[in-house]
Amino acid sequence: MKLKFTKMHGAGNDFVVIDAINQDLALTPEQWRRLGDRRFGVGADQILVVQKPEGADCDFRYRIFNQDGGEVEQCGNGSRAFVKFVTEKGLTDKRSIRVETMAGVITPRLEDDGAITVEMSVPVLEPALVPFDSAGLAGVAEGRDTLWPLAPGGQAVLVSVVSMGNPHAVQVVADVERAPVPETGPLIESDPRFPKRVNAGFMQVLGRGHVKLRVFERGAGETLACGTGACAAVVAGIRRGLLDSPVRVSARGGELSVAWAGEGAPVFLSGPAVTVYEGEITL
Ligand SMILES: N[C@@H](CCC[C@H](N)C(=O)O)C(=O)O
Repeated sequence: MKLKFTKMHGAGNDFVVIDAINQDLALTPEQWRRLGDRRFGVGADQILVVQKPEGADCDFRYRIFNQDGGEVEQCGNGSRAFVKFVTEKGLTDKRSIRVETMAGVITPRLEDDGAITVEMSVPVLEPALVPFDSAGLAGVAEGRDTLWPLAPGGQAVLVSVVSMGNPHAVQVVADVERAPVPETGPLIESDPRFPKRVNAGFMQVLGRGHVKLRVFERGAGETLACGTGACAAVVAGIRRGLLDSPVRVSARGGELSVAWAGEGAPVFLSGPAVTVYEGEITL
């Protein structure tokens, strides 16, 4: 089968975006993996699928597949690419769209200057719902947060656990460029205390409104930026008393901005979305 796609990125977190409204899409797990494969396919951190919504109160359905072929709940940088895609393809002329995801409805907005801000979900902070199994662990209280001890590769670390629809474990490090992201990221990702695995964030606090962040993503490895990872890190930093909203998040691939008014409020994520090229692949 032939499949038309658009290659996009948001701060270097790259995507294959597929219009499944105007073309049939019934792929095997192997075909999903080929789309994400940088040697045998197109290559991307995530594959994003644009579909018709199931509910009458939404404009689109947005499905997300990690590079490893697994379908996941949420992707923050992808949601900005999604808006640019549906706008450029003429699939909508709305500036504010309601999008169904596996993790609930998000509301991205295209501003007059071309910037895209996404109202993400309200962060989930109850460990069991992240999900994280804290049974038998002694949490360490810091500000309004509780930090949980992990020992990837025998090295003791304290993490905040946050769900932005997808699970995140965020630790504060002194120097993110020297943090052991490739070594301990995969160990945290598959720590058995996270039954759905987890995205592992490493955050360096530069000031109350500025952090540097690297994320070892579940199902994709370290990416150049992670939108939900940025949201989770800022939520954790604010709850720990280290940050004040809004916060600039410097990732290796670009700059994001995150605003959060506190418990019970949704997180707002802003940043770039870029179209790289259009293509067609025979699968
Ligand atoms: N890059 C994304 C997150 C994609 C999903 C993640 N790897 C997971 O498995 O939860 C973002 O920008 O949020």
